[in-house]
Amino acid sequence: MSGLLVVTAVPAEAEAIRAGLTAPDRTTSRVTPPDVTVLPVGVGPAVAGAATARLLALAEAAGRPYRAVVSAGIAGGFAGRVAVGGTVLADRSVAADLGAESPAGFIPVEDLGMPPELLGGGRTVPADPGLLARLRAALPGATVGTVLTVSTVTGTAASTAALAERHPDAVAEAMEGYGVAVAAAQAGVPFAELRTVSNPIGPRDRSAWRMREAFTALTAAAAALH
Ligand SMILES: O=C(O)c1cccc(C(=O)CC[C@H]2O[C@@H](n3cnc4c(=O)[nH]cnc43)[C@H](O)[C@@H]2O)c1
Repeated sequence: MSGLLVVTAVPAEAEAIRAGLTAPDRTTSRVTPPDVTVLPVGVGPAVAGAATARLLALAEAAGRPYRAVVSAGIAGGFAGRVAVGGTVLADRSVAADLGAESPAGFIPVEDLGMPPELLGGGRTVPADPGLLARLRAALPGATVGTVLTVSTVTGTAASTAALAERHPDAVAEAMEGYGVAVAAAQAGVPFAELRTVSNPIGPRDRSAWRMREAFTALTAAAAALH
């Protein structure tokens, strides 16, 4: 076994996690656990999913498969559901924009009449129950709920309201979880998604983003990853 694989979108997220990814040794100092690999794999579900699939396949081919995969990084949070700076654990990762638009509203891909075998597990991938339970125990302050995966950062009041209405259990949105989840599912490896909130989801306002708070929270949450 190669241990736990933690994939982020960008190097800054990976560095924030590595900074908190320590375990006590026999002295007073702390050391990084040797069985956790943290790698940035790119932004968006396609590149993150493809890169994760390659990492999983290479590890398996080398006879050292990863025991689990965590998609981690910053996210937008739904106002009133999670605060900026808060930590989120996904109980499921959902491809929120996988489907079709129509004058009557969004149609999920499962409702388009395609053969189920062409849809993989569909738009929703649940977190592995055992892995999620361990992360919840280590992060009792985390908000647990659906984390949406979008290809476009939501940036208007209308699309925020539509998304919140379609996903009443959603607490956050990011851009990689579903892609990583599909890669993990196809490799038969347990999956979870861990996010810290950098911004409220809503009308685009870059001045409202609190990257430092989110990265600090990511470093704090990383202690749960072992
Ligand atoms: O919007 C921008 O101008 C912008 C400029 C630089 C960097 C970024 C990002 O890194 C955002 C995408 C990145 O972070 C995650 N993320 C964070 N907040 C959100 C959100 O509200 N909606 C979707 N994704 C978000 C995401 O997983 C990407 O990896 C943006």
